Amino acid sequence: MGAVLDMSELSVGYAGTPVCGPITAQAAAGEILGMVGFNGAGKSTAARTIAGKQPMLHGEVRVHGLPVYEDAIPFRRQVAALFDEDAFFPSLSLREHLQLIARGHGLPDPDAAVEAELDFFALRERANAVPASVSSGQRRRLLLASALIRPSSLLILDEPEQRLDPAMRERLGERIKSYADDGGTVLLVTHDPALLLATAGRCLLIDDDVREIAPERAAAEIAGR
Ligand SMILES: Nc1ncnc2c1ncn2[C@@H]1O[C@H](COP(=O)(O)OP(=O)(O)OP(=O)(O)O)[C@@H](O)[C@H]1O
Repeated sequence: MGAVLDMSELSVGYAGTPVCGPITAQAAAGEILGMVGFNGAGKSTAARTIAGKQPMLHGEVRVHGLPVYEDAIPFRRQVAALFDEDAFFPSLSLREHLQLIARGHGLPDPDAAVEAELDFFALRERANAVPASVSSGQRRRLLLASALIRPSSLLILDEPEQRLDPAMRERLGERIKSYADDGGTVLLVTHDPALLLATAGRCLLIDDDVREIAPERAAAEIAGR
């Protein structure tokens, strides 16, 4: 089977200057590829480039053989992403956010899907509140639910553990694994050794020289920092 995510000598950065070494790696259906590295190593820049949110400098990245282009519907249909940006409709409740996404993506039973996510992310009690009046962790859960409620075949998660309590981190790990068990591909940028170990089958170390390392070694290095 061909790679879902295929990066070849992919160079990422700003104003023509790379932030890390070129990335060559593939991920197939059902694989969870971790991405680790020090603060400022270039992980978010790489993830944002793969998600089509900023232009690449050189090289190539393809999703299902398609060039990365966020405005293209066939690309957007395949790729769900979570970044550290709070983008909410201030006057819509948490439930209404999820309803909008579920309907926009044409889910067959949007209401049932919304209620399932509210339960999974323990948001039911605050489902009728607007984003400004819930906690930062609850807003983060809404963003995760927003990424996971919609259909996709590639899930890009940039430090999804941020602001989650330990129990929710564990649940998130299980959810990421079941996404991959169902055939999805995951790119997981993380500083959480437990989440990495619980999920990733392979791992890239982002640095001046990008290379693949075993998730166990990556987790030990993160834990030892
Ligand atoms: N919009 C930007 N313009 C110019 N440089 C940027 C921009 N955003 C980030 N950088 C720089 O690019 C480098 C890589 O940043 P990036 O956010 O990709 O790192 P990271 O590995 O995700 O770090 P962290 O673990 O702290 O989240 C850093 O030196 C950062 O200061």
